[in-house]
Amino acid sequence: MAPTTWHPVTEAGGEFADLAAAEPDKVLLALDFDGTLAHLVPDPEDSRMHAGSAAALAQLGDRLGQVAIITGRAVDAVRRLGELEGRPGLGRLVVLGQYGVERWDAATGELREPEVGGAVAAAKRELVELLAELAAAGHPVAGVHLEDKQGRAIGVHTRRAEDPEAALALLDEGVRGIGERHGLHAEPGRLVIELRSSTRSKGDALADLVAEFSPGLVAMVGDDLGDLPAFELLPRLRERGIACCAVVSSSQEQPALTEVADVVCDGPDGVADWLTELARRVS
Ligand SMILES: O=P(O)(O)OC[C@H]1O[C@H](O[C@H]2O[C@H](CO)[C@@H](O)[C@H](O)[C@H]2O)[C@H](O)[C@@H](O)[C@@H]1O
Repeated sequence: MAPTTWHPVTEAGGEFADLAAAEPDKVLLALDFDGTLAHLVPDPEDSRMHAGSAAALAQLGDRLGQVAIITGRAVDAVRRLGELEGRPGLGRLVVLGQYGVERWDAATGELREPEVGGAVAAAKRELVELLAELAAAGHPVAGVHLEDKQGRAIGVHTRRAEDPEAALALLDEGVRGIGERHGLHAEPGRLVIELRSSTRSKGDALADLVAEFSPGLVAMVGDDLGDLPAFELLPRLRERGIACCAVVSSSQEQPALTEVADVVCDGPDGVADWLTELARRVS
């Protein structure tokens, strides 16, 4: 049956499942959460893992060498929203949160959460003032909300504003200025700009996993600008003889991301179908 919700666009994308089926224990499967394993929703607290992806991961988790969720979210948020506690097939899952600053190993329960500094809390106070000033001046920032990510980062979300794109454009300069004053890194995403206390990227996180697990095959699945550094690592891994596959969860919000794809999926539904097919092939 021809796939309808995902399609390979390169040779690497077409052959990945065959290669994975031949040597499943050599596969490192790395996945983003929001927009990839979960549909985007107006309130980040309402995110849930796609049922199809959850079912596929339950199968893949026992077959593949290593599964990782590399996310901009805090580890705690993904454990809770992904309902990871007690899910089957998580023996080889690690969650790298806040772009790899935090780490949780599902098999051992080991949690790494480095110390939190004060810069994000100080920036948060200025962001609250900025939003109040803009609102008082009649700018359309109603619905813009802040997501405090355990003091390590803060997201300025505009999805719930009347005109989300316009609100994001209006806020961009001011938010970046606050970030610069407090030594924070600005991370743009889908209708969000985050200020982060770390410059660690998903590329750094994926490189660490490759060094740790020495996979022969790597698939990275993502949908947003924050996933680009991980996608951009793949050509360098190929030079080292590692078979790689960039799987993009496509969207109207980040259409250019498909340029790096080996497989293009129709959003989280397509990702769920691709994972289901991968699970079928490796089982
Ligand atoms: O790396 P990810 O797992 O993709 O996380 C990136 C950010 O995702 C979340 O924001 C996005 O999803 C929200 C819920 O669907 C949506 O409302 C928002 O517009 C998106 O940008 C999350 O809230 C952030 O903390 C993550 O960094």
